[in-house]
Amino acid sequence: MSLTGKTAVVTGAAMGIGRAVTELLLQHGAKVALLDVNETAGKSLVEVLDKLYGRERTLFLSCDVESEEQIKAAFLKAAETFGGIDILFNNAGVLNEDRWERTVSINLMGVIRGSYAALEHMSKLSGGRGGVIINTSSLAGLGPLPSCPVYTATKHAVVGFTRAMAAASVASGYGVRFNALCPGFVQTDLFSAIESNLGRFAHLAAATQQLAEHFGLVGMCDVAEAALDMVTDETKNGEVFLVSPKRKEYVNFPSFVQ
Ligand SMILES: NC(=O)C1=CN([C@@H]2O[C@H](COP(=O)(O)OP(=O)(O)OC[C@H]3O[C@@H](n4cnc5c(N)ncnc54)[C@H](O)[C@@H]3O)[C@@H](O)[C@H]2O)C=CC1
Ligand SMILES: CCCCCC(=O)/C=C/C=C\C/C=C\C/C=C\CCCC(=O)O
Repeated sequence: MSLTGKTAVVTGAAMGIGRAVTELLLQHGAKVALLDVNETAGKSLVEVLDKLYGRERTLFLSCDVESEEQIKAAFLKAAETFGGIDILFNNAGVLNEDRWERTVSINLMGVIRGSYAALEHMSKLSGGRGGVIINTSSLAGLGPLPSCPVYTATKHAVVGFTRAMAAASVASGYGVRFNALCPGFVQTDLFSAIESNLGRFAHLAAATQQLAEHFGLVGMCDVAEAALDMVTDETKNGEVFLVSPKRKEYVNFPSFVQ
């Protein structure tokens, strides 16, 4: 699928992985609505991107994915400004084992809120053109990260939600593909702040650093390229892309159907 003229919405776009994917989508010709709760970072990023890609191709919208109202308003504004929505990157996420209910609300419920709100604009059943939704999970969505049980649970849930929505979309005729991105450790603010966010598991901080050293850090470009592959390859639906320093591959899940 060519991205020229396509419209994308990216949550958590102001920094880290969201920012990298936003820039790659722009480089490939898409228009991007950048949604983030951090207005200062979002607005200053858009100033930079405007100079590189043109003002008509970017839009910053202040949006907290914990709020269904803010998500709906931001998606409506994005659709009105750019003429529909073709791509959603549900990426906003936090790691905070102390404020674990907020972690569930952002990492899992934010993905659900975003997906349902996007379907109003994207589903062929509600007058949309179809398209693709990519949800950011993690390597911790495929295996346990002992210092972060709640974070691990949200990321496993994102994988399950994505795969079930992909099947639901086919069975219902939404015309929308759903795929999940599972990166290993990436050098971002979320990763740098591990030690202060482990709550009752703070004593496992050193073990987590050792695990990160064992796995190594994934390059931001590799993560963004994996997201782009799931956007542009129209055969990908219900797929999960694992991106670690040693492995860049779609995950094979066991089948329990005889
Ligand atoms: N950094 C890493 O090692 C990995 C990160 N991930 C996931 O990637 C995603 C992005 O994380 P990073 O780029 O590392 O983090 P980051 O901290 O660099 O960026 C996260 C962005 O999300 C925004 N955000 C946070 N809460 C929000 C909310 N309630 N509403 C809207 N925006 C919000 C932040 O303002 C920030 O711009 C997350 O879902 C994270 O779980 C997955 C695997 C590895
Ligand atoms: C504590 C920092 C968290 C940083 C954000 C993040 O999501 C990074 C996760 C990286 C790794 C997860 C660690 C362990 C997962 C365990 C096993 C996965 C096995 C997958 C496989 O090879 O089959």
